Amino acid sequence: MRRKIVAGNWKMNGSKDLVNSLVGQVRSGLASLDNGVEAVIIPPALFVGDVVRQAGDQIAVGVQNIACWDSGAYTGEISAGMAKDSGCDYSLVGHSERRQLFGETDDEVTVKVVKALASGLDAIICVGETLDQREAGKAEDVVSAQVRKAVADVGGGQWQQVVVAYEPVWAIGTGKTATAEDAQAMHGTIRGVLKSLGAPAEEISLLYGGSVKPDNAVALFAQPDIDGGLIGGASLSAEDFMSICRAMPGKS
Ligand SMILES: O=C[C@H](O)COP(=O)(O)O
Repeated sequence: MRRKIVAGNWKMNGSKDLVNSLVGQVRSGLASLDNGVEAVIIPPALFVGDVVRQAGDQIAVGVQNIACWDSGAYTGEISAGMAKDSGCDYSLVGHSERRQLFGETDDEVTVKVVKALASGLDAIICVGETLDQREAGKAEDVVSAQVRKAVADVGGGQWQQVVVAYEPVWAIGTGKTATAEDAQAMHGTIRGVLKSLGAPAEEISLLYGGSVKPDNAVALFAQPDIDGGLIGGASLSAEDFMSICRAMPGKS
């Protein structure tokens, strides 16, 4: 059975005050929710320890990025092992902001996926096309290639640690969302790619990201191949984040 996940990526936002107010509210909200959703909070790395201490068993915690290396003279970097050691369950890998603003390459994404899985983290692998690529009719090819490359070195027993998040770049932080139908179509394509690679595709959770809000989450999560969301801006409000968690139907 694939997991239903709502993951909040705080990006470079938040503070200790936000941790102190939001985590408890999310915990209480989850306690009265029985739709089986797994909530993940992905704060800036400096706040991981604070979130872990307050999250209890109900909330999983992630990091936004990991290094390509295990340890060494890489000033400013954080390894997957360190994230795991600090209580993280997940790492984002290949977020479009990492790819576009920091020049993260497909090769680095492949390595980071390997590092995450080997350290016992689940990898939320982010893929998505730009507006130019979509308008040129290349969205499916671009996203399929990103998926193939990202999971190129995933071993047979590791697929259960893989989650894929489809985030059209043009929908991130813009207020524009893919229609539920377009998002479903791309999720179907991604599942097909995973299947063609011999992965247990029906067991792998696929998340949609890009301006997910309480008012569009219901339609998105009702799609058969959308198993949850990767939420940016709306994850900074406990109320909005919980509304999105509540939008998940109790499907298996
Ligand atoms: O990681 C989250 C995504 O980039 C979506 O961000 P957004 O919900 O602010 O559009």
